[in-house]
Amino acid sequence: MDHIIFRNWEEKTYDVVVIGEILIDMISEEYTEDFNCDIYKKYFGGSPANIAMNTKNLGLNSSIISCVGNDGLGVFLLEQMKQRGIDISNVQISENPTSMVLLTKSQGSPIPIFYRGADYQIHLNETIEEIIKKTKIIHFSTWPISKEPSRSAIEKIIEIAKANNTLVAFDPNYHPALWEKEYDSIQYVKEIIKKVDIIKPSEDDARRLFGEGTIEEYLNKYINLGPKLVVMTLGKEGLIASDGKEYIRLSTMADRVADATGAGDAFYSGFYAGIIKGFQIKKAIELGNATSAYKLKYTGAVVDLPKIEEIQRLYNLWGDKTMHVIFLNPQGNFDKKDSYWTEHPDFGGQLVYVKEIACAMAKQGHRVDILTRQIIDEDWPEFADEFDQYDGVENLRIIRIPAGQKEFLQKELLWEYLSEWVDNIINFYQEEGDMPDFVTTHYGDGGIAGAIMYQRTGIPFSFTAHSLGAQKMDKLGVDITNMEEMEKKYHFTKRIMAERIAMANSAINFVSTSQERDEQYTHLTYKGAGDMDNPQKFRVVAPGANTEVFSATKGNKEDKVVAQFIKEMFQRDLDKDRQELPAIIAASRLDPKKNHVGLVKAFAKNKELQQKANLVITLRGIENAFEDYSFVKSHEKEILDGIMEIIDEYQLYGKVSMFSINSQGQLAACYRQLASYNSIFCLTAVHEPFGLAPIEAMSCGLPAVVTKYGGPSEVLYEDGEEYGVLIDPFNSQDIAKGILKVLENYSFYKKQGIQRVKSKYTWDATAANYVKAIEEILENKKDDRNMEIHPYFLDLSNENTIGLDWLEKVYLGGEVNVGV
Ligand SMILES: O=c1ccn([C@@H]2O[C@H](COP(=O)(O)OP(=O)(O)O[C@H]3O[C@H](CO)[C@@H](O)[C@H](O)[C@H]3O)[C@@H](O)[C@H]2O)c(=O)[nH]1
Ligand SMILES: O=P(O)(O)OC[C@H]1O[C@](O)(CO)[C@@H](O)[C@@H]1O
Repeated sequence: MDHIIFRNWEEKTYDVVVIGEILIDMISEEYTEDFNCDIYKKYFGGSPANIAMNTKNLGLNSSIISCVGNDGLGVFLLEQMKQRGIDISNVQISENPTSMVLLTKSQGSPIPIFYRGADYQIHLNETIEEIIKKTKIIHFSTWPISKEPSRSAIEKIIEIAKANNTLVAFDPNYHPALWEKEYDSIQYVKEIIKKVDIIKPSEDDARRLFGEGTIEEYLNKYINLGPKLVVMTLGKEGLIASDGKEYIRLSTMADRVADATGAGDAFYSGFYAGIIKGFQIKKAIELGNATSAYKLKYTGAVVDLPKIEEIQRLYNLWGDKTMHVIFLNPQGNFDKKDSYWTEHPDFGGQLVYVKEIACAMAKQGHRVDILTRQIIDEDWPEFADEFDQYDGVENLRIIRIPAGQKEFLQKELLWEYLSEWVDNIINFYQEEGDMPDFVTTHYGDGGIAGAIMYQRTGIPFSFTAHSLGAQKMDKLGVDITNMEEMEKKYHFTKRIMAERIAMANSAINFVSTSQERDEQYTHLTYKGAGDMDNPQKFRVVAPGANTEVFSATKGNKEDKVVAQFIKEMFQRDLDKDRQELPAIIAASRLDPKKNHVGLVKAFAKNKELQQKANLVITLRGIENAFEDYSFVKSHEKEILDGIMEIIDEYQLYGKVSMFSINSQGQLAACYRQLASYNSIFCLTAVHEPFGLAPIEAMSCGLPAVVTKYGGPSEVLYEDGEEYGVLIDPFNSQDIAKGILKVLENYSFYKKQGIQRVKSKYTWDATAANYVKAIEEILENKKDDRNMEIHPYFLDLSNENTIGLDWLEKVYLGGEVNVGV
């Protein structure tokens, strides 16, 4: 059922907004069936207020749109809401009297008497329209649709919600007494049901709407009207939910019923909290069910609800379903502040990917650890402590486990320490007395570590390559003549062996695109290891862009400062009459495979391009590359030397700007600022396995021109639809042509880029897909540890080295066994 809710809500500020009646419940002091009593007492009432308060207690950001009279009862209601911590800034005040319902305490269900004045006087205004756009879920009941002007307001609100990816939930608590007799109210309620996403009728509601029938008939009648999800609550019998294809039946969890008032509102509140938390629909419904059971134990419409985790614990929800998942990343560079992202070739997209998925999984209630290597090195002081965490994220630890020397080691030199690292990890968990349920592994080094851990513990693992060695060998032009030299630098023997063992023994391989599965894993080098004929072995899970950070519309506190900074940089680097031109932006870490030099060459060789745009290169930690970059590490120096040579040769001074951008927040602000100059993001990498950078830039409103080699070929082009322009990174003319094409069709590509990210790339969906795959694996767990691991990784004696002759054979496609 999960397809029915696409949670692309990162830019929205309100979780739940309820629209409807707040009123006085005037309830008799004595039990009576016929209002034959003298003393009544006033209570704060109205189901929307219950939901606003409950959802607030459950930790959501909720608000209420309503209307009270300009009278003493109105003041009373406003005061009550304030005391309960409800945001009342959108409660309107009417000259009509505050609405009231007269009720009697009774064993049966006597018909209440409604005195309606202010409740339906809700008028739509610009503020409300803006709130709806920024809301994830809106909720209303039949009260506001039963009379004008609130009826028209709701109709418009539904339209705005639909246009802005806001989920519309409706409580179809139809009651004829609320409607004018001459109005075809039943038909109207059915019309509204047709337009909304979710409804939760009770059996009584169904009877009033459809007449006598069975539960199945009611459910089908509701489904046939067209909402995406119907949850029918059946009192003591629990509930049944359906999207027309799948059915969920749950028994009630209530063991004690003190008072049923507000139980439905409690259900809605728990259900919404689950949806907002990113739970799958079934889990969200279970949370709703437990929340209403909790409420039923107490008297009163609203009770102080505990936190979701407490409800989960009390009702033993998903007792054995929340998992302990660990992420193996031996490269060792996670810390709470993302201190060095892109400052070293090992500190790139993999960190972003793992952090985002781990955080999203933890928010869904799983216990998550990111395992990384402990580094005690004065150059990277942030990687020294054993434990770390991301502020505001519960259930997630960064755990640093030592292996080999204390100091930093680049990834090519880690291979021989991985067995020791795994032993230390196993010891760590044994001491804690709690082994993980599942291991996700990242890059070849994480992969082989996962395989060793699997061999020693039987805990299944997944492999996510991020970047495969064979493609790197291709693009570096490795052949028999230079293999030995390349081996010295890149240690391909170990990497390829590790990747083969990881992909063959993992329970599943996560790939970011089908292109990665069909064209990267099928490289001859992986023959016999990547089991392409077994569809269970691969799962395409698209990564995401953090649209909280990378948004075209929503800036952050750094926007102003960055805009001013860019202006100054342009004044410093660019000719006076060029400072307003569009920019062609390169924003990758300085790694030869990102091919900055290819882009600079394309710019240098094309006069038209130079007339129309400037070239902008962001560099981490290098303030003014034109003046000095002697302090950078040698691999970066080589690339900057290459860039400077071309600038010199083609006299590009005044047309190129280079400055330092030091965080994702700054990068996003920089993209937004440059988008206002009609600028373009460009990545001319020789090969890009997936490429987070292009989707982040697109999400900020920069159209993208990107390498056609690797994942971008699928990200930017699918089913005949273009979302950016693909170019050949080895062909200067093609690069220039691609950029000019986008400059000429700027608004088309800009719109396509933003839309593409919105509809396909979100981290919540990525994490949900990981969880789903892991759950399936754990359900069908089997231990098939008859694996071979090359002794090099297990025992470091010299005889165990992996020979170049093996690499030659495997790279050129000869038959070899998987792990030796
Ligand atoms: O100044 C900057 C520039 C970039 N970034 C971030 O660095 C990441 C770069 O990621 P990506 O574009 O994916 O490239 P790689 O670093 O090469 O990441 C590897 O791992 C990724 C995740 O699997 C894959 O998408 C890539 O193709 C793969 O090469 C992005 O999130 C950027 O926001 C910064 O934080 N600051
Ligand atoms: O260039 P390579 O060795 O293929 O690897 C890509 C690198 O980028 C990263 O994403 C950087 O975080 C790591 O996965 C890996 O170190």
